[in-house]
Amino acid sequence: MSQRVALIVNPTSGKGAGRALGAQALRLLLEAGHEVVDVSGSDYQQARTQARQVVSDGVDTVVVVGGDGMVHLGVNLCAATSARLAVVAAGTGNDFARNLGLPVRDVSAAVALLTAGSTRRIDLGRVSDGVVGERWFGGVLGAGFDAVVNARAQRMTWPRGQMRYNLAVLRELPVFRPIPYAVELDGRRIETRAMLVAVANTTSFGGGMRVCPDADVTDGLFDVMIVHALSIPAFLRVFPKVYSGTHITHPAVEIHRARRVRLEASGIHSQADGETFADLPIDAEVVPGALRVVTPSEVPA
Ligand SMILES: Nc1ncnc2c1ncn2[C@@H]1O[C@H](COP(=O)(O)OP(=O)(O)OP(=O)(O)O)[C@@H](O)[C@H]1O
Repeated sequence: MSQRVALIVNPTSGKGAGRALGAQALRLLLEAGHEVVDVSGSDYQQARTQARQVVSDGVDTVVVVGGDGMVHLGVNLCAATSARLAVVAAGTGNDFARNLGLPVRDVSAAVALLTAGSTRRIDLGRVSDGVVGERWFGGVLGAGFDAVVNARAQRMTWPRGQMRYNLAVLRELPVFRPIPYAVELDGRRIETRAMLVAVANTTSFGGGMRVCPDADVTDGLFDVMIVHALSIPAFLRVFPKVYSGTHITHPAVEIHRARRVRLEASGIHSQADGETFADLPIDAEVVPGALRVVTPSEVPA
């Protein structure tokens, strides 16, 4: 069935692969008979402004072509509306798409799902403050070493892709000191010095770092990982284990479940879905079933 679609392409995603994949998505959407409004912009802000207008006028589906940053944009456009989010994963990490069993770098499979796939409701994280209002995230919010690295990587213009993050880690690690946090989990307060705190709706970020390997997007709960203070050599030893999710047995790593999380730390910013997000303190809550996502009919386990 033909749908009214808002298309947002990030041509810079996936080290520039997004441009060609976006052109292919547009062609396939038109060939499938959908009414497409292309709201891609020359930058993120322009795309967001154009997309907001079109979504508020009414669309069936928002299709984003890019990485987790574009998923973040789509999540914020579709959260708590009737619009569905469809992801053409064209990024370097594509954590959200992998977590949900969506096609990765396969435009025709992703576009075909608009008609042949299913719609699944998943939870989202919502952060509200009096200044910018409501903001949402679909994957993982991190406030600590990950956000410092993310901010450094976003300031760098070279190299592109994963290597930029690896270099940012090398630059930040020698000067990083554990951060004094207060973490409130459904009202229970923990005060600790930690390397990072991650509030997870999905399991992974940063291109397969499975910070909370048991996170479930439909359980109405965040998985919250705290990596307590570690020496740099000890942190370097446990760090590679995050790719298999086996870091969770390390004595310095704790995982909790909660509906509401408050994070406090002085002068610390957060990242969410790989995008620079809000300054701490942050109050985040899970909103069950807040997003409708286009998925394969049978999502691989
Ligand atoms: N024209 C544009 N439209 C949208 N975003 C853009 C654009 N140009 C640059 N960007 C930047 O791209 C970033 C998002 O990149 P995205 O996540 O889509 O791809 P990626 O970084 O290759 O993938 P991943 O996040 O999965 O590693 C945003 O921070 C945004 O500022």
